[in-house]
Amino acid sequence: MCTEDFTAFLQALPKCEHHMHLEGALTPEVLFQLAAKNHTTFPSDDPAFTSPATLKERYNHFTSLDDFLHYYYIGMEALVTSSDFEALACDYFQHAAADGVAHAEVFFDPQAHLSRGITYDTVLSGFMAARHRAKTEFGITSELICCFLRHLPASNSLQTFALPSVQASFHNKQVIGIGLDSSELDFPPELFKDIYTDAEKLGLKRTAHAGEEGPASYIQTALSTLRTQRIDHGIRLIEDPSLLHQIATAKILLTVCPYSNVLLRCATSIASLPIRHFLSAGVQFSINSDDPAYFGGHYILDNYLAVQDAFHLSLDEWATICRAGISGSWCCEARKVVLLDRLEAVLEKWRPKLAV
Ligand SMILES: Nc1ncnc2[nH]cnc12
Ligand SMILES: [Zn+2]
Repeated sequence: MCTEDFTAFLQALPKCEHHMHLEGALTPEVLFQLAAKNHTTFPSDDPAFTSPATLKERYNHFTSLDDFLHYYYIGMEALVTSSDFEALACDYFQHAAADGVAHAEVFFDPQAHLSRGITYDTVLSGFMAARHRAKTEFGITSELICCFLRHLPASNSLQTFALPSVQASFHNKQVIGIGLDSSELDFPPELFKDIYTDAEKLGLKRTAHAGEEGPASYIQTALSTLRTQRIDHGIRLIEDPSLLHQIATAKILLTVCPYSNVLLRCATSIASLPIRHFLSAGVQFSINSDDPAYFGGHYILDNYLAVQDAFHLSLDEWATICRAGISGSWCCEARKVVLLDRLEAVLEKWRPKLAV
């Protein structure tokens, strides 16, 4: 177990979170509260939906990414009004503040709401209000990344991307980039080439889930065909040494999610993740929570602590991880300077205490 001092040091680091789905912050308790308010019904043939406790228990036994996604999409049906989306994101930002997050770039899944008759503006206005509160109440800066669902036809993504409300959110920079998520296997990145080409023309940031359940070749095509600037997960990069070298050289940030990988059976344990390999090969990565409300209530600090328990990293190794997270962020350069200064102050404070 992490010592008290090391826990306090990890908490104090000015963390950047790059891989967190706002819909994945929907706890079973809030899900049931919103469902009661919005008269949402859940599948009557699944006993997991009996109570928050039974749902939480079911979340301990995901068998795959798709098994999790089944519950994730059903859960979202409880989100209806703009204030529901605001409350959801505020809940996340509260946890992020407690965990020492300084900057968060968060995902959302518009197609999963549009298909239920919820407008894009309903979702966006709720999230924008929460971002404003995160900045004023906690000093957390944030950005929104609009994800497209790879299990739906690419034509649906293109239609969503072209919606005037979506285009407006890109234009006014309320949404700074796009991502690609949902079921990975059998949905290779190249299916979504057109939307990424359009996104690049608009000057949007680009990332994609790849190498989570899918093979390392998906990481390769996300980079070469979608021209992504980051890779979400990317743990299967370890299977392709030449690609790993290429990613290290190009300083492509991987957004690794330790608890998620174990709970969705993409890794057998946190200790089995290629954290040391990435560090020694110079691969830049950040550590993230993915869908904390579905993954044991483990927010970002729990993920840092679990990595520390498994790998016993030094203060300097954490400094390397933290610097990579800051430089791989999509905030302005001035904000990066502030975060780097804060990091140096934390290192200076903790170096004497942790040097044993
Ligand atoms: N870990 C994950 N992988 C793919 N799609 C997701 N949507 C939410 N979490 C996800
Ligand atoms: Zn994810």
